[in-house]
Parts: sequence; C-alpha cells; structure tokens
Amino acid sequence: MKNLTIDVSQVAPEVTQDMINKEQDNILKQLKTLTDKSGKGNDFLGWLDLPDNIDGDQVMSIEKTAARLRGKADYVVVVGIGGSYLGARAVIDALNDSFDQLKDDRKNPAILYAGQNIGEDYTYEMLDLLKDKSFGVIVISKSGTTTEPAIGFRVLKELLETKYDKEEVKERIVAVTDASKGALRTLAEQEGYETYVIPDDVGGRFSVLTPVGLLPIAVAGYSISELVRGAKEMKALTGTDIPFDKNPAAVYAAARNLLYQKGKKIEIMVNYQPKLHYVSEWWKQLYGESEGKEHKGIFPAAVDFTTDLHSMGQWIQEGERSIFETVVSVAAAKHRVLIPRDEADLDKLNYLAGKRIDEVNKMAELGTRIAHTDGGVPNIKVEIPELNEYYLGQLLYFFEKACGISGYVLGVNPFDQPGVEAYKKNMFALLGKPGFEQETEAIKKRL
Ligand SMILES: O=P(O)(O)OC[C@H]1O[C@H](O)[C@H](O)[C@@H](O)[C@@H]1O
Repeated sequence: MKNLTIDVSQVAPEVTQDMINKEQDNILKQLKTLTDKSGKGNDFLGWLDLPDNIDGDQVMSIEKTAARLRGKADYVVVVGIGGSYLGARAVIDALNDSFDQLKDDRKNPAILYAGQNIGEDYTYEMLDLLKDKSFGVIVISKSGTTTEPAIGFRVLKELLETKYDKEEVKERIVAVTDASKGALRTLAEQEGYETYVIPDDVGGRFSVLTPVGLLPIAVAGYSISELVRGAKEMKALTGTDIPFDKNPAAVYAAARNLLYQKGKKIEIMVNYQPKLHYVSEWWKQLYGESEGKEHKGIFPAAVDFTTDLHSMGQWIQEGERSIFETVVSVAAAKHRVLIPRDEADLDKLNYLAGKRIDEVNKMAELGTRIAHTDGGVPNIKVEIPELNEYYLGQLLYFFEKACGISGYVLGVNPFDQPGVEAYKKNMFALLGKPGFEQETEAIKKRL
C-alpha cells in the first residue's frame, strides 16, 4: 500500500541534507514532548488521538444524521468560520466534481457555506437562492459565540422557520458545539436540535476529524471511515517509534524551521489541482494561528498552479528571496483526457497530441520546481498517490502532526490564538456591544 511521501532534496543551498539530519535529536525531542503531552498548550492535544478514538458507533451515528439531511435537503448550508468550516471544505472540495453544483443528477445535496464572512450581499444572495429550495443547516461553533456564524445562523434559522413547522425545522438543523458551554449549546437545547460535541481538548483548526469535519463530509457523500483510516495510518507513520528520516512530519518540521532560520520567512503552499485550493486555506489557518505569535513564525501563503504562474509566477521567480515552496502533488489524476490532434496545427500543439493532460501538468510541475529552485526558492514536495478520502486523511493528519512539532521547535504554544481577539474587541466596541462601554468610549476618541 502506498503512502504520502515527502521530498526535501531541493532545499539547498540554504539547507542541506546534513543540516536536516543534524536536527534529528531536537525534532524527535519535540515529537516526544508532543506525544507525551508535556509541552505548551497540552490541554489541547485531543486531536493527536482522534484517529484511534473514533469508533464505529460514532461513525454510524454521524452517517445516520447525514443520511437524514441528505434525504430531506437539496442544499445543506455549513455555518461556521475558521476551524469550524475549513477542514470540511478542504475535503469536500478536493473530492467533489468541480462542477458538482451545476449538475442536475447529483446524488447528494449541494454543500453551501455561510457564517464565514459578514458580506451582506453574500447573505442576501444565499437567502434568495434558498427561499424556494429544500435546505438544511449544520451550524458549527466551538465557542458558540463567534459573531459571523451567529449572524449567518440567525438569518438561516429565520428562513427555515418561515418555510417549515417547528418539528420540521428541528429535523433540518444540526448543531456542532461545546458539550456544555456557549450560546449555541443553550439554543440547541432550548430548540431541541440534534447536537454533536467538539471535545474540549481539540482546538478548532485541529477539529477536522471530529463531527466538525466528519458530519459535513458525510453529508456530501464521502466515506468518513476511510478518512479516519488514512489519518490512523499517518498517526502510526509519524509515531515516536519511527526513525527520523522515515517520519514525514519530523522531516517537514525540520526542513521548514531550518529554512525559516535562513531567512525564508514565507512558505507558499503550491498545488497543481484546483480542487486543492481549500486544503491550502485549511493549512494556512493551521500554521498561521499555531505559529504566528510572539512576533515569530513563518507566514503561510498559497497559490494555485499553473493558474497563478501567470500572475504570481514573476514574483516567485525573481522577487525578494524570502520565500520557499511546499508543493502538494497528486501522483495520479482520476480521469483521462487526451489532447486531440488537429490537422492545421496552428497552435503547434500536435507534439502533445495523444498525451494526457495530466502529463502536461506534471511537466509544468517539474519544470517549475527546477526553475524556482534555480531562482533561489527552496522546494519541499509532499506527494499523495491519488485524491481520495484515505490519502486526504493521511495528508491532513501529516500537516497537523508536523504543525505541533514545528511550533514546539519555534518555541511557541502552537495551540492557542490570543491575537485573534484584538479585532473582535474593537468591533464590539464600535458596535456598542453591552459590556464594552469603556472600550467604545476609548475607540471613538481615536476615530
Ligand atoms: O468554532 P468557533 O468558536 O466559532 O471559532 C471559529 C474560529 O474563530 C476564532 O476566532 C479562532 O481564531 C479560530 O481558531 C476558530 O476556528
């Protein structure tokens, strides 16, 4: 059975294989601190064991709820922000047909997202679409108090209540939140919604393998047991009993921290499959919130290639040399499309006639990698054999594990996000939220 692989052979001259090997002791020490749960933020390490802890009963319960929503609704809106939607969206978009939402013969509901922005037009247009459609809502918030999903849920709940009676509304809403705390928990209990719990010791950005990710993924029609199986395999492949050079998470953490120390302050995640766009978005939150603190941390950025080679390619090739790339590569495409032969050959493409489009994509990938390393952009390559639930499970858990190790190498607590509160405090002060009177007064003086 194939697995995810990592290739760090193209990170020279800044970082050499020898330097990576020399990091071995430090990295394995941080890995042990992580798995022993003896480091910073150790009350948020429940995600480490999720792949082993999810049992058949939990999977069955989630699948049963998913089947109910699938049976009732043509559209299911996932309401959540940050870690409460990015994991689900990463997996669903990676597996969905690119034109899923435009197909009339879909077997599963179209998944829509709300509460991840406060765009009034976005909200209006979603309500306008759904007003005469059959829809359901999965509302997800660990804290249960985040403003964006609270607004998103309030308007969708109101729409559901105008369309259906109380009992039917209950059948169409599922809440995923804290076991006992928060406004969403209180509301769900008052209204009698079905609920799933986000464990206390799992932070939002590490929650894709809890009902936060699993329920929407199951509603979209994908196998959550395969996803968990992949994560479980990656847990074993990144355990403390695995030698450093065979542990992809250890090697990734070592290489990116060495690059950072050499002045490579920005890591660009690269994909060659548009379906992976939201995997990069999920990864950006995972690494950005985990490492960006104490005025330290690699800035996680992302591009979709070859699309962005025609917009950002110039900067990457010849701009400031403060970047490195991590390419997420998928070895095999799911479908075959051959490039046709053309009599006139005006576009001079006949030399490619009969070749698969993926072959061209792969040569673009290889050519870009060589060009970028030649241009002073070190390259890490992470490869999965194909895009399916199992390998996505491996990929997600790999990045989570490496993030924990990497944050410890950097010396920060990778499992908190105190800085996110600053904008919220100002927004509440500006909006005149009760309890923020002093802040309101102070901020008004600055306007
Ligand atoms: O699930 P929630 O409590 O609504 O939080 C949703 C997101 O917003 C917060 O502000 C945090 O920065 C994120 O880490 C979190 O994933």
